[in-house]
Amino acid sequence: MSRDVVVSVEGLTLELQGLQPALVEDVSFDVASGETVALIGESGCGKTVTAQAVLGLLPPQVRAASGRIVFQGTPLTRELAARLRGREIGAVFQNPMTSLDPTMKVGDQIAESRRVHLNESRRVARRHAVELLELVGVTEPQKRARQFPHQFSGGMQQRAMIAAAIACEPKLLIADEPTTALDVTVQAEILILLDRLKIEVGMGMLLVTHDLGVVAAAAARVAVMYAGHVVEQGRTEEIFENPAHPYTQGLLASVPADAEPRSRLRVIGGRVPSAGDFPVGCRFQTRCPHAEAACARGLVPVQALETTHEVRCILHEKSGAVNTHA
Ligand SMILES: Nc1ncnc2c1ncn2[C@@H]1O[C@H](COP(=O)(O)OP(=O)(O)OP(=O)(O)O)[C@@H](O)[C@H]1O
Repeated sequence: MSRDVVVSVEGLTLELQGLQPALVEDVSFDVASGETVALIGESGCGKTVTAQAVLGLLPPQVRAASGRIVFQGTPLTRELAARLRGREIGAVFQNPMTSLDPTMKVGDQIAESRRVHLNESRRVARRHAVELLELVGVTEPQKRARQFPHQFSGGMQQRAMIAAAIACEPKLLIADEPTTALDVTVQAEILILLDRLKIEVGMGMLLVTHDLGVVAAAAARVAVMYAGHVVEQGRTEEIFENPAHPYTQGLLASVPADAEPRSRLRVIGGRVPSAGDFPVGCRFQTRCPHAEAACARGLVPVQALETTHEVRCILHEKSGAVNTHA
């Protein structure tokens, strides 16, 4: 079945104040309709800044130096992203209170999005807001719509933020650590909810997480980031069953086989270098058990292992895998 690509990130390089090495370098992946793609990696690997680029919300010090982001066939500029945000592109973050206005009733916040983007009347937008609260599993939605965010529990605030994010039925939902702040049971409920909405609303989802359990539960495809590079990407089964990059292998090995499904990533020896200290060539070389001189010779090309599975590692260059990217 061919994939209906909603957004493709093509060779994206992001620089912090024009400095080298780039914060994010030559990052490519795409997200199709009805599909969840997880961006995964330890803290500081560039997941959030990549998601911010897709939203057109890069911090002022960070700029796209090369590459492009194509949304439904059109290259995304900052201006276009600003027009699409809240309508064609929704976003959900870790802390709902960064998105919800504490001074405004929850229902009004959700309705506002439909009034602004879809020109609905106040009355119609309010009715839709109640329906959306019901859709995301908020009980007594009529009553809840008239309450303020602080009257909601953390899990309910998260549901309200999701309702606001999907209010205009976006084609793409960006969810950055959407369940990290929640307890395990609520996490699972939110993941199930997002999965259901993805199908019902017909959207693609870019899920930023450092939680392998979340990936296994929610994503069809995974892009593994390390220090601003996508070091490996593929279907979730390929990544879990046949990890090809030593970094991915390390991440997976760090989770005991009998671990609870929300195991965290942080057990590989050493830590992610900070942005100014990325080494030339493979950025994982300082922690890699297989590192050799060739790893420091420059950007390692991407090798295709399968049509859906690729890796950026010289071990696979040697094994003769086909180079897909120049
Ligand atoms: N506005 C900024 N100014 C300076 N450095 C930044 C800025 N935004 C991001 N960075 C740097 O970019 C790198 C990637 O950060 P990013 O937040 O994207 O990582 P992440 O993988 O999402 O981590 P986390 O899981 O902790 O959110 C880090 O080294 C971070 O310090």
